[in-house]
Amino acid sequence: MTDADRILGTLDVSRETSERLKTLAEILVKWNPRINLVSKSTISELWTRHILDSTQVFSLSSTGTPHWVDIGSGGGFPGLVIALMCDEPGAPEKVTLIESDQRKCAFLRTVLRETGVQATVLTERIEQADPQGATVLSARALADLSLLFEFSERHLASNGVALFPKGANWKKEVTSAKESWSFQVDAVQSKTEQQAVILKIGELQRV
Ligand SMILES: C[S@@+](CC[C@H](N)C(=O)[O-])C[C@H]1O[C@@H](n2cnc3c(N)ncnc32)[C@H](O)[C@@H]1O
Repeated sequence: MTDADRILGTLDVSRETSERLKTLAEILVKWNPRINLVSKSTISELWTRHILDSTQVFSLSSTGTPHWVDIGSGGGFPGLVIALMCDEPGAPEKVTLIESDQRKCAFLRTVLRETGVQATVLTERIEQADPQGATVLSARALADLSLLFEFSERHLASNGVALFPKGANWKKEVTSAKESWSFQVDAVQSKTEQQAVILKIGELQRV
């Protein structure tokens, strides 16, 4: 059994979503040697380290959120995967991906076109893009929590929720961010890595 079949077997997603995720994986494997969408050392773990890592973020959002914005999307984790889950129960109404690298944006648009999925790709810097009013904001492997909060201040709606996958250092980042921000935080254990969590942040305000 391939990794794809094994992971898809655990995901409880439709046949259409499975096909879209397989298309993403195929295109990524083809493009990766040219534009380094994920590090070469992790390409063999594409389904566990990247795709499953992204689908678990989907499951933490509130049902049918109006506007999901993913910043620093790179090879599409988690934002493109969220967009490809558009027919799943509880999918967001609209998805926007913000990524400054033109070649990575070309990849994101190619996968969206090949899968027939609607989402907006903004080839812009996060700090310069028009404020998006995200009801859910996600970012993986982009910046420390304090900088993510500055990006959130620009793009997150006042009642919005941020979902940030974080590694073993997450407690230090939370402590440091508390010097300048007040927020609610729930650390949800990652399904893909023992020491990792997904931080679910609400009621974010500068102090
Ligand atoms: C380490 S990669 C992570 C990509 C993806 N989120 C993942 O987890 O695989 C960070 C991405 O953020 C993009 N990025 C970094 N700073 C940015 C900024 N200020 N505005 C827009 N994109 C940015 C980079 O081009 C890169 O593709």
